[in-house]
Amino acid sequence: MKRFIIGIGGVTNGGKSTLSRSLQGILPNSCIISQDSFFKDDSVVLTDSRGFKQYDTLDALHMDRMMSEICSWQQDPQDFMLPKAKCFTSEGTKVFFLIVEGFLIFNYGPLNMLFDKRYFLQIPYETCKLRRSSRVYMPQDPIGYFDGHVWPMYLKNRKKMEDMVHDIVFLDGTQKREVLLTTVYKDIQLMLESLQN
Ligand SMILES: Nc1ncnc2c1ncn2[C@@H]1O[C@H](COP(=O)(O)OP(=O)(O)O)[C@@H](O)[C@H]1O
Ligand SMILES: O=C(O)c1ccc[n+]([C@@H]2O[C@H](COP(=O)([O-])O)[C@@H](O)[C@H]2O)c1
Repeated sequence: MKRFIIGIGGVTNGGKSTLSRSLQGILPNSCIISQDSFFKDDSVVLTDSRGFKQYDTLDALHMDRMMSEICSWQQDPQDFMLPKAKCFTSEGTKVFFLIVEGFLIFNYGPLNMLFDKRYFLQIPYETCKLRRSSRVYMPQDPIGYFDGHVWPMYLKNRKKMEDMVHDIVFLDGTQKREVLLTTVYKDIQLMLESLQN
């Protein structure tokens, strides 16, 4: 049995969930774990002096719980996926993929070290602000949140990530969805081929 963990990171609204879902549709024996599912309850997320909840930090996430879920997949990917799911084999070997997607997946060392491939979706400030404005979070973004918290934290977290991690494939999230999917899919195929040689 072979197991691969693919990281789809990137800025908020960069297209991580969209790309991950499409990838899951074409990668055999694959499933997704989303960092968004591990936000702490609003009542325990810190607030700054301007009243902005500090959501865009690792402290706002139950990373321990996320790591446990990834560990369950590592222990038994078939069971994790769907106990009765049909398993595809490649040259007699079962190959399983875990797609981990989220905005801070490469900033958390213990998680970052698990990835076989790392992709990072980036989009310009204006595109990001526009996409974010049509998305509803719980709790909703207060007025000024994007410029006061989200974007400055993105720049800060990205700098830390780039200081720590060097083998990231950066993707232009303004490209068409199909182009992004093909790029990533081909790159994963190349990785698999290089491992066979
Ligand atoms: N390649 C793309 N081009 C244009 N819009 C996109 C693209 N990928 C995603 N979107 C749109 O951008 C928004 C955020 O996408 P989503 O995948 O939820 O981002 P993320 O998971 O990174 O926050 C959604 O409205 C989605 O339909
Ligand atoms: O999902 C939640 O509980 C939640 C609550 C408040 C805010 N968020 C926002 O979720 C963003 C990260 O998710 P995403 O999908 O936009 O990359 C981050 O920018 C947070 O500000 C998310």
